[in-house]
Amino acid sequence: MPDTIAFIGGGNMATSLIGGLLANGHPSAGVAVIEPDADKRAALTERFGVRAAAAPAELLPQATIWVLAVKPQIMATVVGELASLAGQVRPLVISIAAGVPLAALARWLDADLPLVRSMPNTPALIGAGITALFAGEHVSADQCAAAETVLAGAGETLWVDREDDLDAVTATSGSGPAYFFAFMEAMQAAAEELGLDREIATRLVRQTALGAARMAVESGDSPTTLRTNVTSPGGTTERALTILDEGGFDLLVAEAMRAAAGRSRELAAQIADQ
Ligand SMILES: NC(=O)C1=CN([C@@H]2O[C@H](COP(=O)(O)OP(=O)(O)OC[C@H]3O[C@@H](n4cnc5c(N)ncnc54)[C@H](OP(=O)(O)O)[C@@H]3O)[C@@H](O)[C@H]2O)C=CC1
Ligand SMILES: O=C(O)[C@@H]1CCC=N1
Repeated sequence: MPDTIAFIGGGNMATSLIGGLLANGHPSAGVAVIEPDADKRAALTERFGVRAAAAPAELLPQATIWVLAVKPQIMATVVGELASLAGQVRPLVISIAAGVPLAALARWLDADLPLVRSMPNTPALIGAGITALFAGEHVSADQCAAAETVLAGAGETLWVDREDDLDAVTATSGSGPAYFFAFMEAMQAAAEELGLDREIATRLVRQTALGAARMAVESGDSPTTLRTNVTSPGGTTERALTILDEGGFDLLVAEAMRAAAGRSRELAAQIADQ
């Protein structure tokens, strides 16, 4: 009998994770969602056939795994309201929230509950995500395996030994898809400016992103080698990369990622006062 997994928060990320879970064979009857928005509940039920309710008491008592998928800023309030139910049910609790430390969850819930902090990303929806996990001290080996199973449908999983690493993970893979999409948006706009039709520009950029990503994953070559292979001496790519270099591309990427990791730490600091 598979675990019943309840998502608290039925937004973008929960939708992606549920999609991955079901695609991996978890039965829809074994997934529940607590979500205040009626339209979102209806959409989740229609799309995935999962049960959804506004009131936690309707679905959480039957769930052995709770996935906390609300915004970090409201986590204290949401979790505080679940504390007494969590004390009775004693689920494995998995948080996917950016910048919410396990110590805060333990304070709001019950210090002895098994708590796992994780950082997935949106490609989870198509099973192409990656999730980093960190286990709190009351998590058994079986519970680690269960947490991994919940997130395995979303793609690859890995464990980090230090909770602090999750700030860097968030800046890398959690937020990372948005960096690639932003690059694609910029390339599409530039291709149109160069005179291409929107449809042609979109197709060229999309397939180029897919092809480059697949080569990076499948060829066994490093991004540096792959980049060098495209760059003929004195050619077009070299001219383009010079512009990126002169514009401080590497420094800008590093600064952006530092800012994301800093925001993750800042959220944790704000939470420390709650
Ligand atoms: N988006 C991403 O790429 C990633 C997000 N995360 C983390 O995932 C978490 C969720 O993010 P995301 O899915 O993007 O955010 P969303 O806003 O899309 O989802 C959060 C959902 O929680 C609902 N909600 C609000 N109050 C409650 C409540 N009391 N009980 C249950 N549900 C409630 C919201 O409803 P309503 O809108 O009606 O308020 C909303 O549907 C965040 O903590 C984020 O840090 C982690 C990795 C990647
Ligand atoms: O932007 C955010 O805060 C969340 C966490 C990682 C991706 N999205």
